[in-house]
Amino acid sequence: MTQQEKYILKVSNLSIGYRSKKHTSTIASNLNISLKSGNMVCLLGKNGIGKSTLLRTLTKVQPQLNGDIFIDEKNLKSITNNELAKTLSLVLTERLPDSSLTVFELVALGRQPFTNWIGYLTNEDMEIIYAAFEKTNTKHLMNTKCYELSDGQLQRVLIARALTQNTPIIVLDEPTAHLDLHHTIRTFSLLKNLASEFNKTIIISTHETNLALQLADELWLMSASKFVSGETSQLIENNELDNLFDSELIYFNKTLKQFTISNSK
Ligand SMILES: Nc1ncnc2c1ncn2[C@@H]1O[C@H](COP(=O)(O)OP(=O)(O)OP(=O)(O)O)[C@@H](O)[C@H]1O
Repeated sequence: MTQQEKYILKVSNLSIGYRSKKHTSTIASNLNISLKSGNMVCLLGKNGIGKSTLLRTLTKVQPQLNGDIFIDEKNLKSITNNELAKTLSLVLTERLPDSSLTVFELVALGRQPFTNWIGYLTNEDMEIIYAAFEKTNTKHLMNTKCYELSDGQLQRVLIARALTQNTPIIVLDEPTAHLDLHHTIRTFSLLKNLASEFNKTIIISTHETNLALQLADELWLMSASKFVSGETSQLIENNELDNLFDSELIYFNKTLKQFTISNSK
């Protein structure tokens, strides 16, 4: 295999969903993805289509129903949890169980896969932690208890923790759901910069569709009829955005490269 064909993430014939003793509920199937490192990907799709299910499956939070997932050419099933923590960090939107940890302690926990068994933080660890506070504009919250944070502040703190984990892949499930416009754009810019400057692979599920269209190198589009992945410009060219929302209220305006309200057509 040549260097050019090396994929940080490769997914073939993946089926995702939920399995109980009596019943299997397939949310999506026949998903295929080939992703090179250094790209920012936005996963788009309407509510309930399966974006979180896909991200949880790719990060081994829940098992796949079928198919294969390779991360850096290793089958996800054979990657240990410690190995995975050095490769991939995950930012979820759920609130933490009531935690009396301070923000500093929570963010420092991102270094756990790299510290010794008593969690001793070296000077290098401290530098990485402080850089993460700077990048996410959360330094002033360092001594705040996590349960005292607003949803938006917590979201930025969780991104800071992912940054301290310093992994080649960062997966974020709706990272800007609670952020104001300023922090939403700041977060997207930060993530874009991590991809382009530091060769990180960033995978974001989001409802910020128009922002994603402007910033993402690649899109993963999930709709009831199909899943497509590829370069943003190519997907626009191929009219793939037209199927994203089965709504008469909005349509994809190819000239503006944005979704627009239908009556302004
Ligand atoms: N634990 C579960 N057991 C069974 N079904 C589930 C479970 N969690 C979610 N689902 C179902 O899976 C489907 C996809 O849900 P998912 O949360 O992945 O969608 P989503 O695209 O992330 O939605 P949203 O944009 O609203 O966050 C939904 O129909 C949901 O009801």
